Amino acid sequence: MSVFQIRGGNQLSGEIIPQGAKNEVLQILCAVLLTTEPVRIKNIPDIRDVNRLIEILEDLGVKVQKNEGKGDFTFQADSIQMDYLQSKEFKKDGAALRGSIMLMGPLLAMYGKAYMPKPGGDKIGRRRLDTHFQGFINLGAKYRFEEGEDFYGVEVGEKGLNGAYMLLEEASVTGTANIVMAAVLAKGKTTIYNAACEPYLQQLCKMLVRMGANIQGIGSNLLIIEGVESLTGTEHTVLPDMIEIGSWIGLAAMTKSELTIKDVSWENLGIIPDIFRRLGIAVEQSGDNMIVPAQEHYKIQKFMDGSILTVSDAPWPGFTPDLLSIVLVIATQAKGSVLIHQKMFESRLFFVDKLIDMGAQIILCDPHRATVIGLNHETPLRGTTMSSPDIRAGISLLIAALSAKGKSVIHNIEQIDRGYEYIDTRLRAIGADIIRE
Ligand SMILES: CC(=O)N[C@H]1[C@@H](OP(=O)(O)OP(=O)(O)OC[C@H]2O[C@@H](n3ccc(=O)[nH]c3=O)[C@H](O)[C@@H]2O)O[C@H](CO)[C@@H](O)[C@@H]1O
Ligand SMILES: C=C(OP(=O)(O)O)C(=O)O
Repeated sequence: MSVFQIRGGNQLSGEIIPQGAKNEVLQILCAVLLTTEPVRIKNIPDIRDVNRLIEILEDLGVKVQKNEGKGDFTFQADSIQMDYLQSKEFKKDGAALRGSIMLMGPLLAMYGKAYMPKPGGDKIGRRRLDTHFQGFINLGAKYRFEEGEDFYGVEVGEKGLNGAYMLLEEASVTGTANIVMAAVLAKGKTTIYNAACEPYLQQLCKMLVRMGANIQGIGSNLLIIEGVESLTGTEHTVLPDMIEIGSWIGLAAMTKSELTIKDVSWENLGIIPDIFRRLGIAVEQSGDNMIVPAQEHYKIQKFMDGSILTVSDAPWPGFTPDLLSIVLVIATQAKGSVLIHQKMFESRLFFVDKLIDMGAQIILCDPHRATVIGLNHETPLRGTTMSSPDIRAGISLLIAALSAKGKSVIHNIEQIDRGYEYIDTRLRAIGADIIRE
């Protein structure tokens, strides 16, 4: 198991090219199963979760060809081995990442059945899958779950998949992607209300339309899908990763550094730049680049009635829960106070203990809420030894360590590698003192 050894306190500078978006590409890779024709995908990030999903696709029988150029692959799902889904290997591999759950929708639509071990991903609280399965059931599938076996199954009934009206209980991101991928090949019209609508889902829907699907309402929470007989191959380019972009903003603020983040796709960042601005961080637009200038201090704004700012998560176009840990770490060195309210996940704030060990002033009010009283960069955090509990807490602890006085060691960095491409190499290129051992 590798660790990161970090000496904090270096001011950083330079340009960053954001990686392709992890949570988009996991959807897009599953969609290659919806056609037997080749699908070319560009800007695929070289990260653990994505590489694992590509391996699962290969084990399922998908032909994977690497093209010239970084992150450019062609996939062809013309000889799927459904037996693999019942194998011990799949039980282990499929459980290793959250995104594998989105194999189910396409497999159900194309081959009439799908099996899935309970998916992994971050241990950040209960992560139920009701929306996914209820959606499949609405389309006419039968659902099976063996208690203790931790293995799910769905199969189409005699009448096949049929379009239906559904009002989702919650706007689940991967749930909506799964239902959309099943519905595009179902007979007739499917209406999905309270659909998740973040840019990555819009990207999936646009790709499916290029493949011949009929989807109305893309970008809204009301999707109307007319099923088609079959889909064709296509080409798709993955957006830059908005969570990675937010992580670089956090790093610049905490280390008082100027960073230029290239080609961020501003129109797909939604409320993210404004939330950082509310913390007092200057986030400047220059064409499609983002410049975060070096700032000695940044001051947290108050609400208009003068009360303490709350930053909380909400389904898109609200603020993504995946950036709340980073906002929290930034607040530790801001001037002023903020309440961080993580509404979606139950166990994502426990990592604040480590920040408190490092000298941050944080009161964990309950599993969902933490109040941060900023140190205004008057006292630096102190380096320490810690372990990365989940991907976003991991990057937040790494940012804290890079800003801290002295040496830090971070264990369990595989969590960070799940979602951040060559992170240590890229950090060294902008002046950070970090080694992987
Ligand atoms: C592989 C992938 O794409 N993972 C992302 C995906 O996970 P994922 O698709 O698994 O997350 P969901 O959108 O299903 O739900 C996330 C959590 O929010 C809760 N919830 C969701 C919607 C809602 O209206 N109300 C509500 O309370 C759910 O109960 C759950 O606890 O979306 C999450 C929410 O943006 C992100 O954190 C994950 O990084
Ligand atoms: C929670 C995350 O990922 P996953 O859903 O894959 O666990 C994340 O990307 O922050």
